[in-house]
Amino acid sequence: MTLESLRPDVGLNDEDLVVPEASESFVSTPYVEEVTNRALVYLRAGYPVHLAGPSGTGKTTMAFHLAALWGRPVTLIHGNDEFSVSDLIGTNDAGYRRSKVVDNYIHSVVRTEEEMRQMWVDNRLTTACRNGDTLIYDEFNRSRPEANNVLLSVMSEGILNLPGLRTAGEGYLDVGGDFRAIFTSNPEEYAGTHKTQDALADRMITIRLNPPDRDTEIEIVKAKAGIDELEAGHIVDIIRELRGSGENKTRPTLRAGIAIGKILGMVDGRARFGDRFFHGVCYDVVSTESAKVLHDGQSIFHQLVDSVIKQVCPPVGAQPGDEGTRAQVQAKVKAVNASFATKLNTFRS
Ligand SMILES: Nc1ncnc2c1ncn2[C@@H]1O[C@H](COP(=O)(O)OP(=O)(O)OP(=O)(O)O)[C@@H](O)[C@H]1O
Repeated sequence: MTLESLRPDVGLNDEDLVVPEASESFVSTPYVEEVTNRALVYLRAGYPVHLAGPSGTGKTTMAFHLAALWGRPVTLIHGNDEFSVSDLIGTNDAGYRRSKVVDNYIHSVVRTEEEMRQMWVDNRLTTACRNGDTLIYDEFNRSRPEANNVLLSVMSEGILNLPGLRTAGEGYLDVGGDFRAIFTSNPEEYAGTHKTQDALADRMITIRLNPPDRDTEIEIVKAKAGIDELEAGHIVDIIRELRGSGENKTRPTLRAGIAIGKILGMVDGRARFGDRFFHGVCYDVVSTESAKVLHDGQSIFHQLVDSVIKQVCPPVGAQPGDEGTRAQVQAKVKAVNASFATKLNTFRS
């Protein structure tokens, strides 16, 4: 089965349509392709796809990638606690249409007729359903379940209920055949999210995304930060080591590795044990609440970061392939940066 065979036959030629395309820094590895292929099969079978997982696992990026492969124009909605149904489908209260007829046929008589009519304005869900677009509903669980209820009939019966239009005789809308929905959510997030109603969860196929495998993570840091594979590998190993150490097994996220890589790339720096700038960047980027916990006046978290850097990176001054001379270079580091080495030795012992 090829990706090509999974796409709808879109035949688009309207130049105004917005169809997303993968950027140059988008990384496709076997892991990314495996998830993508499964999701495309679900879309092809007519099911909404829900990408669920902790922050920074690539849900939104994957949603856009899928939409780009699906090839239809995209409607994007970001979940919002203040959304009501009308924020999704549209409203009759959006304004008034005023029309005025001035009849001056007989010059001595002026007849004026004025009419005010409530005007219905479609919101994004209605437009997407009408046009058969791809809906990306990012972090949909930030909207309240009452607002999202309107999706139930869209997803099971292919009908969008438009109660506000009833007065105009159009109470519902048949959803366009190519309409597909891609949802993202972070079920672990407590701040500002809502529990999803079972009925909605039951109508979508949920793909659980976790932090990607090491190779994918290195490729992403490399591509996003524009640094070489070796440096990206050191940074990713630090991040992955720290990720396993805390209570929250998903932090620091992909974003931390990208940020450290970008900063290093900007100053042409290296991921080296003993390089104070590099250690400092790591403290700042991956810093957590536990950074405040002190032992002997030193942050325990900083000590942990230092020990992970020591475990993962070559010492300062090392060039690629220099790992064999580690002991010599380390001796040099200590001489050059005595105070820092002393500090590190304190917690190592
Ligand atoms: N396949 C990929 N190729 C290139 N960059 C990627 C890829 N996947 C993820 N990223 C990058 O990783 C970072 C996190 O990805 P993304 O924003 O998609 O995560 P998320 O799970 O939606 O996060 P959140 O839940 O916090 O919104 C972004 O900088 C994104 O560009």
